[in-house]
Amino acid sequence: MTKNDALYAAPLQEIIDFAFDERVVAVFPDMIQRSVPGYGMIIANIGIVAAKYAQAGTHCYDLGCSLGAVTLAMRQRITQPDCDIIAVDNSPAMIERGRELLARDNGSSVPVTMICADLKEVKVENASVVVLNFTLQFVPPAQRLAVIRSIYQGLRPGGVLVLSEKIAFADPAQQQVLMELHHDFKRANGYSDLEISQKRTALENVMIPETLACHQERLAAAGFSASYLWFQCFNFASLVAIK
Ligand SMILES: C[S@@+](CC[C@H](N)C(=O)[O-])C[C@H]1O[C@@H](n2cnc3c(N)ncnc32)[C@H](O)[C@@H]1O
Ligand SMILES: O=C(O)C(=O)C[C@]1(C(=O)O)C=C[C@@H](O)C=C1
Repeated sequence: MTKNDALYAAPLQEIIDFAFDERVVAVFPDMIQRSVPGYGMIIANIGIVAAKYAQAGTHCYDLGCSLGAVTLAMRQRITQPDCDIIAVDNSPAMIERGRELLARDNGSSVPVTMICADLKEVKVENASVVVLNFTLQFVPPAQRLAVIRSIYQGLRPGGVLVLSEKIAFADPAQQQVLMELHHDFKRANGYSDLEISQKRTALENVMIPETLACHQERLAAAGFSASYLWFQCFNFASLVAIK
């Protein structure tokens, strides 16, 4: 039922801000795979991280879960008793489709609750694993510290936050090279220059990348004693921050 992404293939009169609506949901697995270098590897390895850090009798959170790819990877790997997964997204279309996909996943007994809500309204509590996989970049920058703080407060000692983001670089030359390589990656995956540029415009006001240093300083300010880069390809990166 999933279609190939051609949302930006034809010239658009007016490019409206990117939204995770029904049209995006219909092509999302194809879109994200062809847009985020290492997406499949990141998902699989979040399962590995969850297996290591999940603690018995705690909640694991997938914040900005989209169709639940992270949830399904964690569910497959977690072996600790009495864990459950709380998956949150504020797009009704994502949650509706995510629930259908979850209903077909029968390889694990780890319970999952999928909630349609703004992640800022969800209280993280008794958590051992929290994942923000390409979600924080859509939260307005002024609200990001409060989000990370409330995650820190809801984590148990020894718990982990996985934070994956498209990143920016302070050095303009580095920014240029890694952005061009990302565009080359998209071209190699069949996107045209028009698709790349129209999508870029659509994302401009809604997805705001920050530098790795900015993310790591915020994690430290929220209380995380350590954060480590475990993945980077071009301008896409993922950190683990441990409480
Ligand atoms: C790039 S997608 C995340 C991909 C997903 N985590 C995965 O690994 O497949 C970003 C998601 O975050 C959701 N989102 C953005 N802002 C949100 C918010 N404030 N609360 C909840 N979900 C949000 C969007 O609806 C979208 O589904
Ligand atoms: O930077 C881009 O061009 C992207 O398409 C990135 C990105 C993301 O990182 O979330 C943006 C929106 C889509 O959900 C898929 C990928």
